[in-house]
Amino acid sequence: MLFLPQSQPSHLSSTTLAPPKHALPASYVSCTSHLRVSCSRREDDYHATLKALNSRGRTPRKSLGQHYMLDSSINEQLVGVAEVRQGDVVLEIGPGTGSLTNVLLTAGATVIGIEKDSHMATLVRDRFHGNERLLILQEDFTKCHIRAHVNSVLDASKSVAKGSFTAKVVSNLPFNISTDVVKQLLPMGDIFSDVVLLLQDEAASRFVDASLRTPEYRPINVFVNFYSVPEYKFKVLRNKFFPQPNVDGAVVKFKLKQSMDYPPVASPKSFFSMVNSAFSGKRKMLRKSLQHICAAHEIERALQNIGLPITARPTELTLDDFVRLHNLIARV
Ligand SMILES: C[S@@+](CC[C@H](N)C(=O)[O-])C[C@H]1O[C@@H](n2cnc3c(N)ncnc32)[C@H](O)[C@@H]1O
Repeated sequence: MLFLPQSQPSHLSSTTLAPPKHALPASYVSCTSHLRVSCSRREDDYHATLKALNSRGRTPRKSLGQHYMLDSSINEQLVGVAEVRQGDVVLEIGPGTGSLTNVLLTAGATVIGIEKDSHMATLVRDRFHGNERLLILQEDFTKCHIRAHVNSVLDASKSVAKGSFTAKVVSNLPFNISTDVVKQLLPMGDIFSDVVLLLQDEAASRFVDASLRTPEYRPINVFVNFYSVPEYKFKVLRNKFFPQPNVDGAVVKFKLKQSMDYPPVASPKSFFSMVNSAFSGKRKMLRKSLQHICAAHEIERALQNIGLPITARPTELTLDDFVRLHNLIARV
């Protein structure tokens, strides 16, 4: 049986805030019209409550990657890495119990939380009942129209504060959707300046540190470096989560590039199609895996032109090498 609190636990401190500078658009229903928000910055007692509730029947769902953060200093570090400032618009994927949401709101951000689990969406709405800087949408992030949601809030911010705003993403992600999230968000440098994610440690290393000439080097690394400058920030031990996962986590900051800073290819679509083909099959030599794009001797000539052996395999090419190869052989 689900046992959820109907209102904020009494042991949490509450503060009355000044009216928000950037109210959400009228088309969105905010939590209520009161202006009360919980502002517990030290240990997030809400989790202790949740834990107690869970022990009475509400078990976190593994299929939804529900591993809640127990240590609010980690949430504060996440918000620090993203350099969240008053007035920023922040997208949070999977607010869960709202422990990270709490720190984002306290930093002065307007937060859009996308939560798939209807019980958790209700719980987090109840927790921040009345905070007009919070919009909780009960949706599956991998299927929702994120650009429309964020632009709508950004436009409202601009019309109120007459500034030019970009948004950020800060999230303790369900580990099973990390690759989908990275693929969806990194090409959105026109709306997001930074994407800061708490990921599975192994995935974090794969996104940031996969070395050339190793099996870990995959098309996703070319993709990540095409659209962003990634940085591994810090490790988060597994005992910081409830329930404890079998793996450690790590925080990665992706600084997103604007389209004018993307590597010079005629079309990203044809570029990534070439990169994916290059890695398809059993890591064949490029002159074989790219045969459907052009003749083997042309690929060999292009590789020589770049300064690579004619027997080169995809794991030997940097992003820059792939760009040059594409520009030499692709027929867009
Ligand atoms: C790792 S928990 C993090 C919860 C909370 N942010 C915290 O730090 O404690 C992941 C959250 O993402 C939610 N979630 C899982 N899959 C999702 C999806 N596809 N779209 C949106 N939310 C999702 C889960 O229900 C859960 O609340």
